[in-house]
Amino acid sequence: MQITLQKSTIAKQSSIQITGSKSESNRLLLLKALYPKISLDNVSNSDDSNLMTNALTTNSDLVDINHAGTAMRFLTAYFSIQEGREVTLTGSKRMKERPIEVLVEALQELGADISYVENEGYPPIKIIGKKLTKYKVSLKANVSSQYISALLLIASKLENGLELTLEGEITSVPYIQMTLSLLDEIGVESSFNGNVITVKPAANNQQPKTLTVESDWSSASYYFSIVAISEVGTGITLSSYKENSLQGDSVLVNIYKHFGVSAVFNDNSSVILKKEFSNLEPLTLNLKNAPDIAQTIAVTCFALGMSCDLTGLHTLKIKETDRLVALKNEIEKLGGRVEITDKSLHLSASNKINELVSIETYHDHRMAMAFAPLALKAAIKIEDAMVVSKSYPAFWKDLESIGFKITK
Ligand SMILES: O=C(O)C1=C[C@@H](OP(=O)(O)O)[C@@H](O)[C@H](O)C1
Ligand SMILES: C=C(OP(=O)(O)O)C(=O)O
Repeated sequence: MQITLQKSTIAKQSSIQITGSKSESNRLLLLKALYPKISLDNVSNSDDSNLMTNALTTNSDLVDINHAGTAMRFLTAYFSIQEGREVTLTGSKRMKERPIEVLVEALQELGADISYVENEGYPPIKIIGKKLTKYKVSLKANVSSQYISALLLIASKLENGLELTLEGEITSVPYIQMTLSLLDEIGVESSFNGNVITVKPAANNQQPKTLTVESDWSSASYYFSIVAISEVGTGITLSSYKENSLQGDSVLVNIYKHFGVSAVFNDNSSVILKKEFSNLEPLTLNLKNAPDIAQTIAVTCFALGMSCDLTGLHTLKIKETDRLVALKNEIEKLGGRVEITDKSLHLSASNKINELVSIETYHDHRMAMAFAPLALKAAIKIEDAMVVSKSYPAFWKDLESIGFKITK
């Protein structure tokens, strides 16, 4: 479905409640399946988390996780240790192009029985669950941190725990730290020294525990962008967020200072964003620790007519779409100039935004959500708008609630 966002002005003050982080939820859902005494609050209502829940509760031997990268990677590890269970794990056309070899090889090295159903190195895969007896493995750490998190999530259920050696530059490190912190919250011990991570086997006396998932910081990024593009004085309150987040994308608080946006935490339950001043100085950033906010930031800069240099983007090519190419295509349709390499993006300063351009979203929720704030500057159309449900099903309803004018 294509929607049109009329040129909009938002309320001076508004508030939004976003549901739990999809990354934290998908980790905790898996941990809950391994440790049934855990209960969860504020779980993400995203498609990716619903798919994860269904995959963990079905008895079917065919599990389809559609576009959900974390579900694909985390469940590969999970089903590898479900002794006696045989599962084919598949996904969308794009999922079949997202590599999984690094994880499959590491699991095979530990003793797992996994084979490729179509193309070597890519989903779908067939997994026959087994007891894994080895405990040491090395893997490449610069392709996706999700492979590492997947192994860490099952590690405490292996007989002797796990010792992982990470080879090469480690990408998306905060997501690995998030995994280790969540393990710590349920009483699983681990250490991360240099390039070696160790996880101890689980103690037998796991206690009942309720964990509350913090709301999703990647989803919050679109409101940082909206406030940055709005007039000085505009404020949006977002809940439920805390100052010491497990989510690396909370670095938004520092990044958006550049755009004159302040973020003040209130009782560790909400954060108030406010546009304090305008600043159009060029922005230079390395986003290797926060790849999911690259699109948001590029579009904020384009909306404000600023130039930016974003680096550390090597993982963007294997996400829901090749996000570097998608950003270049769509910003250029709007009248901007973008140069990309395999790992960086340069946006030139510009002062014109073409009206009523139809933004293609390439089955990527973040393309739809990152471009939406542009409606504060010019009317814009978004193709396949329901793609947002991958991470944030209420996105369009929430935008309407703060004053965006959306027609079908
Ligand atoms: O572990 C996670 O929850 C995620 C890790 C990141 O992936 P990469 O490590 O592949 O960059 C991120 O882009 C993704 O949206 C979620
Ligand atoms: C890359 C993303 O998700 P995944 O890799 O889990 O599909 C994302 O949500 O931006």
